[in-house]
Amino acid sequence: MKIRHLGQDGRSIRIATPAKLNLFFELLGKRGDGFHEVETVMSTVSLFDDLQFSARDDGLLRLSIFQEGCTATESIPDDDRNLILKSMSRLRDRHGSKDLGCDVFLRKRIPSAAGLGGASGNAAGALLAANWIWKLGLTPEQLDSAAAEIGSDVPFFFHGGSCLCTGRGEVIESKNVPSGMAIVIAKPDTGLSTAAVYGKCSVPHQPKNSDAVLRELQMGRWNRVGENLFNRLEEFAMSMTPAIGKLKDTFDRLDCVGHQMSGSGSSYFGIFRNAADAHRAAKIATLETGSTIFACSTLGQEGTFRALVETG
Ligand SMILES: C[C@](O)(CO)[C@H](O)COP(=O)(O)OP(=O)(O)OC[C@H]1O[C@@H](n2ccc(N)nc2=O)[C@H](O)[C@@H]1O
Ligand SMILES: Nc1ncnc2c1ncn2[C@@H]1O[C@H](COP(=O)(O)OP(=O)(O)OP(=O)(O)O)[C@@H](O)[C@H]1O
Repeated sequence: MKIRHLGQDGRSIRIATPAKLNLFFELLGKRGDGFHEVETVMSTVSLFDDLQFSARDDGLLRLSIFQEGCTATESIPDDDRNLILKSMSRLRDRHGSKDLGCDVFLRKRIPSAAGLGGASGNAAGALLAANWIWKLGLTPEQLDSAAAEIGSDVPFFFHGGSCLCTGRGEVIESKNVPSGMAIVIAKPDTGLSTAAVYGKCSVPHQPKNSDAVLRELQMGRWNRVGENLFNRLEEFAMSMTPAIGKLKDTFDRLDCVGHQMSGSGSSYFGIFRNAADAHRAAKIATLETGSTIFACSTLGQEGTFRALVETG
């Protein structure tokens, strides 16, 4: 995440929260609480939502959303169902007083129901912003625990860069990975609900592991990363919408080193040798598919929120 601006008085903050891709995703087991044990490798990419927070003293929590480039069919709630307001009100109820309020402005670029973790990144940003503008003084551990309650993907966004994530996704191990792997993301009109895709899946008898993809990522050998991509959820998502299979065919024809669905879909992405190849492919994909196309690259860990909490 990038902190763009801290207000002079510490009562406002601007934050850019990135999208994530799952370069590896495997199901390890089904838990008693209805969640799955997973092993996933996630990387943040240079596709950002912008969030602006300004503290109020009257207990009102208000969210305005401007959707930029997201398809019109996606409507994002601006009430307590939005993970931004849910995260802030939860922190206020537990650690603050009822007169704490905030005006939040969200410029949304990351498509939702896409497997790109857009809402989860927003939630992580909101938790850190609340801690900052309301001067709650919460520790990284307290914030991690609040994040995991909001959603399995949320704690990852405190780290960013590339991480191995286990448990239900909330146990994070940061990896030292160079930035700049060139990516094209395609988001079809049809979205997929995370809960619905998990509801369709079954756990394999012999799960794969992420060793190979992690090794190649850390070496910066993008072509080998492409060869080792894996997402167990893809076969189940494919049975739910023809959009995934169509994108697979399109990426087969593009000159990329590997491609697959991200998370629970419906976004699909390819890895390219360099940014020029990615931009060329993005133009072709825009013409050939009805999908929204983004050319971007993977991020390193610079400018994460954790630094703000630890120094703030
Ligand atoms: C598919 C991924 O995006 C991959 O990174 C994540 O596993 C999903 O994480 P998320 O969107 O934060 O999901 P949550 O909000 O925690 O859970 C939504 C629903 O997905 C299912 N779910 C989620 C995570 C997990 N490890 N096992 C599950 O079975 C549960 O039915 C849950 O009710
Ligand atoms: N801040 C937010 N931004 C986008 N969607 C939100 C937000 N808060 C709540 N939502 C709701 O969350 C749902 C999808 O969220 P999100 O975009 O994280 O899913 P996803 O793309 O499947 O990501 P993930 O990889 O975490 O599963 C939508 O139903 C949307 O209405």
